[in-house]
Amino acid sequence: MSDDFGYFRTSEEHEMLRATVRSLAQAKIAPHAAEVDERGRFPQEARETLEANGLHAVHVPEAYDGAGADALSTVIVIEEVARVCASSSLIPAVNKLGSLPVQLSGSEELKAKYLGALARGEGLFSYCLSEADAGSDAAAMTTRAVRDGDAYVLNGVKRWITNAGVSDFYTVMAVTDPGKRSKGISAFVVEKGDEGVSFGAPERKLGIKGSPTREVYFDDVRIPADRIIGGEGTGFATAMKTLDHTRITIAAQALGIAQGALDYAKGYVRERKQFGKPIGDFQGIQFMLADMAMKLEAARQLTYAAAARSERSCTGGGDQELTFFGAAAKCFASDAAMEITTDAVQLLGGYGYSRDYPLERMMRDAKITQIYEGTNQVQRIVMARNLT
Ligand SMILES: CC(C)(COP(=O)(O)OP(=O)(O)OC[C@H]1O[C@@H](n2cnc3c(N)ncnc32)[C@H](O)[C@@H]1OP(=O)(O)O)[C@@H](O)C(=O)NCCC(=O)NCCSC(=O)C1=CCCCC1
Repeated sequence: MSDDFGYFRTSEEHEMLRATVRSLAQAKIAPHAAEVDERGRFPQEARETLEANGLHAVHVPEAYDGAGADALSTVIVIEEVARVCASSSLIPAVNKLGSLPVQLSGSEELKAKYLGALARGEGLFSYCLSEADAGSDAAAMTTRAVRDGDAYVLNGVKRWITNAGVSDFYTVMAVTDPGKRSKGISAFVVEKGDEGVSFGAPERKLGIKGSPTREVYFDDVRIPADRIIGGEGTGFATAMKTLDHTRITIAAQALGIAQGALDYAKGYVRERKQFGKPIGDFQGIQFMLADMAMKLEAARQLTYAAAARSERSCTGGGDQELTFFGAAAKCFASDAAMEITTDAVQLLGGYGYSRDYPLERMMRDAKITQIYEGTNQVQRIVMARNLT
């Protein structure tokens, strides 16, 4: 079979992008990862590196000053950043999550203003769906938006908001028509500087400690009516369509974390000697590594296949196949990442458990990928409802 068969592999451009992001991440982001985690501080170096190299929001179309990169490119950027620092990988991931509602359903004016600002590095974007009593049951939200002349007035509290306080722009889902459940929800762009917007204390978390997670408070926040994304009552469908695309970015994050752990463990077992030889010479260790690599590769293939569906669906409208693939990739890759990082800790023994080595951080960071953008139990509901 000729080597230029051409299909079922990533393109040369995608692999060049991977090499570029890998070397930047290794040089500029990796050196800070342990300290970012230890101190629970925002990875400003990562933000600057990504923005300086146009890698913070590659999904934004060229028409709005973006790179216009495809869904697989976004996956590769997130994967390579997560390989060294999961907290930093939330910068490109959440920029896509926060801004995609505008890209999918916003007016031309909203797209020009907010996608342009994001692409030019003028502010990060966050996504405000969850509330204290509306997590898996997202449609149970109570944050209200009331039309008042040429404005909407927002009141309520959003919870678990990634990069809250750091982001300048927030896509906020709120109830415009109570009693209609999902059909009464609308989406809006709110700016950090809008009067009445404030933030709670940072959550104290197991992992992704460099990415602030906070409540966002809306206290009589008055915004121009043209900040609505799409029509009244379309916000929930927009939020779900967005997640179809962005659950793939969480799969990418899981892949990156798992790859970082596998790479580190592979290097370790070659060096670490017990019973007179490197522990990697023992079959018990080799079987573990083989299983880890097999799971990772299966997760990567599913994630890239999902990214291809995301790209096709972006250009041709939503589809049931994308909903299934987005949920499946996120669920499978995050479960794989949890298993792989746990095994990597095991391979390092006591050193795996020590905070002086990176693997316990990777294991802690992997856990959230099974929880956010919908728990893996919710992903199974989504998959079951979208079996074709
Ligand atoms: C799947 C789910 C549990 C479904 O709920 P219900 O049963 O209430 O809703 P149901 O009856 O399925 O539907 C209502 C309408 O909505 C349309 N629609 C649904 N999916 C879609 C879709 N995929 N595309 C288009 N329309 C959709 C549906 O058609 C229906 O309208 P209709 O009545 O038919 O006219 C949903 O609530 C969910 O998913 N939760 C997880 C939230 C969750 O994932 N957060 C994540 C928060 S963000 C986060 O965690 C972060 C992580 C990382 C970084 C930052 C943020």
